[in-house]
Amino acid sequence: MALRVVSVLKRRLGGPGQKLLRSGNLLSATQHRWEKMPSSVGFPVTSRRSFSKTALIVDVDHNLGIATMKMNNPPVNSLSLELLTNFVIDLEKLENEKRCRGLIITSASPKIFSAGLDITEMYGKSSAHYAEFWKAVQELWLKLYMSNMVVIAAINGSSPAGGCLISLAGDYRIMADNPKYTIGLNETLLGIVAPFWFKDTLVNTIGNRASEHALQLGLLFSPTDALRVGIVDQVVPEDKVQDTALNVMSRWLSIPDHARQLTKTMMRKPTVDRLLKQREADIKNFVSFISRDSIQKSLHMYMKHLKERKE
Ligand SMILES: CCCCC/C=C/C(=O)SCCNC(=O)CCNC(=O)[C@H](O)C(C)(C)COP(=O)(O)OP(=O)(O)OC[C@H]1O[C@@H](n2cnc3c(N)ncnc32)[C@H](O)[C@@H]1OP(=O)(O)O
Repeated sequence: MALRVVSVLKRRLGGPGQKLLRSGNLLSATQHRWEKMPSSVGFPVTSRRSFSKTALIVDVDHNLGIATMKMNNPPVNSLSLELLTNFVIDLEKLENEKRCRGLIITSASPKIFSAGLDITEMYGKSSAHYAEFWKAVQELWLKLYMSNMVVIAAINGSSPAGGCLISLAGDYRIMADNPKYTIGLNETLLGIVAPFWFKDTLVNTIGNRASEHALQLGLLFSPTDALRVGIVDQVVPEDKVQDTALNVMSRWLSIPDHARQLTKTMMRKPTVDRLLKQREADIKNFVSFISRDSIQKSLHMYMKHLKERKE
């Protein structure tokens, strides 16, 4: 794997980049955060450090400066409070790893990237629980959307609602070319409403008209349609998703970090500030909305429908 990525990096970085590789330093000339790598052996043997918790497997390749985070919450990677909390903790850790410049988010479960927010966290619970849950959802989005790392979603399965939001919060999305997989913000199908910051994230990605259409109808797009509308940036054969993510990552990492990060902040900060200004109000809104009898009933019926589909 390391060798393959090095050859991709060599191709991508061209002349000056090859010099950097030969000298053992993959960083762009303006960035010196990574440690010097030994030049005598070419590219050093990959050193990996993994930390894994319930529902998340994180693998950090220090030499490449790339972390891979696999959601691992079978059967469908629903975003439970526990997964959200661990996600945020691990993101903070990675953000503080000086040499970690890129993050690939993917799924350890075949066929499902993430089924979105864990619906069981949103019904039959106390207001305090809903508030805690929603705060965790906000926190994850804030951290991901403003990450200093290059974040690439390697979407190797279906990705409805909250799963789609995680992908949209990244910088680039690659989806497996399987017509059985779908992606989109389908909240209206559950009788609930995507909050304004889910909507803003979609609008920033595919524009206002396409978002209005997608959100009102709760559209779940096939990979081909998701590419057409711009929800994903690339659709590739299923077995090429991870390699493509590494390839794309090398391109993004060839840009000086500070310039890329400042540009990202310039583009995204107004959207993030909108939530930050009214974070508490947004939590209150969520709690009062989700606690309504009619909404509780809708969620209950939706879960029932999911279970009955199998029978
Ligand atoms: C103001 C409010 C705003 C809130 C914003 C909300 C955002 C969200 O993310 S809401 C969640 C939206 N998610 C969905 O609509 C997806 C629902 N799930 C599916 O469509 C499918 O499960 C699938 C395509 C993701 C996978 O299909 P399949 O492989 O056939 O697996 P099953 O449907 O049999 O599911 C297995 C198992 O998992 C349970 N489950 C599925 N999704 C969720 C979920 N989001 N939360 C909790 N549990 C989920 C499903 O009920 C099955 O359970 P068992 O029957 O007990 O095995």
